[in-house]
Amino acid sequence: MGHIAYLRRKETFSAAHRLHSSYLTEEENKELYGKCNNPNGHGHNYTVEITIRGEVDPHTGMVMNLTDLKKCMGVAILDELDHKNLDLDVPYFTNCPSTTEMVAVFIWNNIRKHLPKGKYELYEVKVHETDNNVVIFRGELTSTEDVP
Ligand SMILES: Nc1nc2c(c(=O)[nH]1)N=C([C@H](O)[C@H](O)COP(=O)(O)OP(=O)(O)OP(=O)(O)O)CN2
Ligand SMILES: [Zn+2]
Repeated sequence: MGHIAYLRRKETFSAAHRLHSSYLTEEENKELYGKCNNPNGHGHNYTVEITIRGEVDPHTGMVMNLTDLKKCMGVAILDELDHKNLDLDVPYFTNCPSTTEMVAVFIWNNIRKHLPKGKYELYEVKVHETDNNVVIFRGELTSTEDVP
């Protein structure tokens, strides 16, 4: 019988952003996002944790080589987001508010593109925007089709 394990790696990155939705008026944006709608933005030191679920290979003793996961997170997360203005430098956020929820979804999609093939899958993306504010995304989708 094989063993299923969860492998997790953490990275940190710094980025600036402004919470603003193009679906709302200026007044609605101010009302909803408050100080986070400040026109000149603000910054966070984000922490992101990636969890991979898979079978422990009986010959190597690994679900996946953490060195490969480190490389993948470098390309899919750090190269894209570290020391960037999320709203201005990352096209994904041009028309999508750069909330922690959407940062987690962006990272999920990008990690999946860069993850080497193996007997494992991306299980969870956890993004800490501050020490207090954390979002978890596990790739779950709703059935509604009216998502902008
Ligand atoms: N659902 C979400 N709500 C909010 C988000 C978000 O990403 N998703 N983001 C923000 C702000 O960008 C920011 O995170 C709030 O910062 P702040 O209030 O400073 O964070 P803390 O709660 O950790 O700070 P305190 O020291 O406790 O005030 C707002 N909402
Ligand atoms: Zn913020």
